[in-house]
Amino acid sequence: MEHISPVAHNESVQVVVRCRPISKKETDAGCTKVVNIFPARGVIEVQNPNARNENEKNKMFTYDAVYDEGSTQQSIYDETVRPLVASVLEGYNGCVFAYGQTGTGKTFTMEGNVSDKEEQGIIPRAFEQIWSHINRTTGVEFLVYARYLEIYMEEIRDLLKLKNPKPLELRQSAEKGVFVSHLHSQTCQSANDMMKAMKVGNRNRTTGITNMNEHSSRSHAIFQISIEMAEEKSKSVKIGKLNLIDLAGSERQSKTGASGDRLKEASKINQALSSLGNVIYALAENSPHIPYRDSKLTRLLQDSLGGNSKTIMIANIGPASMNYDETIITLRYAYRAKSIKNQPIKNEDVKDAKLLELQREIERLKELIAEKGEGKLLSDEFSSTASDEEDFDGSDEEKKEREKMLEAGKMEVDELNKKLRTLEKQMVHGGKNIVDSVNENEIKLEQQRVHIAARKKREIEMQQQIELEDETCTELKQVFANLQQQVEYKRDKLKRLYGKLQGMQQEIDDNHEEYLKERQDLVETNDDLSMQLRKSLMVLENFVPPDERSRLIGLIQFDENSDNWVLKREKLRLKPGDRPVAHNYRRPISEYTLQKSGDNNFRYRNENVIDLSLDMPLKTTTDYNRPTICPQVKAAVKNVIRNDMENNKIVIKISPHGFSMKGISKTELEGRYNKAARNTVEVRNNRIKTAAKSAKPTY
Ligand SMILES: Nc1ncnc2c1ncn2[C@@H]1O[C@H](COP(=O)(O)OP(=O)(O)OP(=O)(O)O)[C@@H](O)[C@H]1O
Repeated sequence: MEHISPVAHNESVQVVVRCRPISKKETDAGCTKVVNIFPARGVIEVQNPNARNENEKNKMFTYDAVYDEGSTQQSIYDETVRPLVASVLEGYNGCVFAYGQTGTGKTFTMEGNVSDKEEQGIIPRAFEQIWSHINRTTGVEFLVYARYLEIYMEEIRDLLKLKNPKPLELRQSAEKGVFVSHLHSQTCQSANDMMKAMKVGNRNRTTGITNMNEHSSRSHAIFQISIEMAEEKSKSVKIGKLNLIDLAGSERQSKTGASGDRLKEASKINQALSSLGNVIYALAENSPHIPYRDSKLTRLLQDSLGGNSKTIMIANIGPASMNYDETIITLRYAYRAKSIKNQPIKNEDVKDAKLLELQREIERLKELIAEKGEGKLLSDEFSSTASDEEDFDGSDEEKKEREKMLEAGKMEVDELNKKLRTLEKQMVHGGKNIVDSVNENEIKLEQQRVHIAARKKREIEMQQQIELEDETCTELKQVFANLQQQVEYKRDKLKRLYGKLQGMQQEIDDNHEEYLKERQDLVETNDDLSMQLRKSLMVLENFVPPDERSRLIGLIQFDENSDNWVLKREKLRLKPGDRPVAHNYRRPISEYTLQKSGDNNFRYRNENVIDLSLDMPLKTTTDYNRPTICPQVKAAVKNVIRNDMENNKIVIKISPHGFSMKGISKTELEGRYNKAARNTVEVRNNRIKTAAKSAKPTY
């Protein structure tokens, strides 16, 4: 059958805003509430505490949904995220990311309070939804795995395997899109497994204390869930991928009181968030160039923003007057993100799924076990042993040998069975652990939740539409009794329109102000960077010779994958037979090469050119001095026969004449040393030395 590739359709990024309750710290500081939320219309109104005129007073923004301080974790999940996770379970890519100023409740929204069911955030609720779906879906095999990473100071770290000390690299491929290589995948068999993975990762995540938040997340954290699904009948595999992202908060240095490491972190956080803002802006403006490459965060979000994914952005804000500026910036970002169009496609009939690999490996192991176990190999061995036994009783040793072989065979099968069980355990057969009635109730409940969410969404959309139409229709409906009434109406309308015009003018001015601030930021960053560049240039110009400099510059090239400059390996441009030269010295050629090229075998001429001789360490000891022999002994010694260095002995021959001259007989000497040899004694170095010092033999 001809395979029809799925067609992508445009789908806007869904943007919702959540405002947290005012904190005690804020009320103590005399802050007032400046945010009004109208959930039924999807509208947020913010009052400017420093307004200079009417136009600056109120700002209004409209979103897909808005949640006030009284909203529950359950309502946000059911109305916003549940339908997205349902799509992921059909094979779509999904992404939920929380954005906002530090301390506005991003982590609270994404993770929440895990120990309290009511206060659990989006991530644990998504686990529950995924596993309740798996547990009631029959006829499908699932392979589910989780990954958890953070981007800290522009480096990617694996939160589930901290042992890997090297930052991970970003890669891109046509099939997988942008992905992190060597990131640990934790296979999960239940919601509990996922929860454990999340807790492990959270313990490893970088957090710190700032003025604005006691547990401030200092990194962008991404929890990825991949769900591979294979229908038992059709065997075709679908993959749904869900990215749950808790971004680090944007912050102003003056407010957070950051310094030292905190300040460095903050500047990296703000840099990545500003790249995210630029990407959102470029996408909203339909710009031909989208600057995804500006940061690791935007590269990782490439699919979620403007690509193959269904995406929800949750903008978190605080209601206090002191945060007015940051709230407006967040709301503007969120407003722009509304016009981003994605092209989600179902990931169906995936060929490089891990599930397929696993299935193939399981099949292979099963065949091997059948062959080795009850099957051919073992029985062959057994039957040949049995028939041997009939013709020939064999010695005990041979029997033992055969038993050993059988034992080894069994062990091998046991080992394979163990491996098979481990692999089989990784896969989950859908619809296993569920009682039918629970199953049905759950399905109904979930359908109702999705239904209610859809209705609420429609209501908000309709309300927004009505408001828009109201403005244009009022005039048509108006019947004027006299000219005076008409004039008044038109004056009113003019006033309204003028107000609107001024509001827009104000918006343009605000945008211009924001633009100037951003520009100022960029200029400062640029100054910092050029300082760094000048420093590097100073090192380069003063410490690297000019020839070498131009050679190295020629060798440097930009690597798209690692998003960095790398030193290209220099190719040897040698004619066959030329001896390679490095740093103007001929490279040493090994004996092997010499021998081979001596045979006129040119193939080996430029190979094996490494000098493998050892570099000896610097000498730190003095030369060995032969021991000084005591003069009395020396006189008595006829000649030194041998210097036995190895055993640290001097073997000398005693002249009986010499000793008799000193009045010591040979027998006396031999007696003293208790040596058996007839005319040879062994004298130890140190003893002789001692004797030499005191000029008197001590022995
Ligand atoms: N909707 C809410 N209801 C009750 N408390 C909330 C809510 N949102 C946030 N909070 C509380 O506000 C504080 C800050 O929240 P949180 O740590 O989630 O902020 P954040 O945006 O993740 O900050 P950062 O960017 O610094 O990590 C926490 O004590 C949290 O419990």
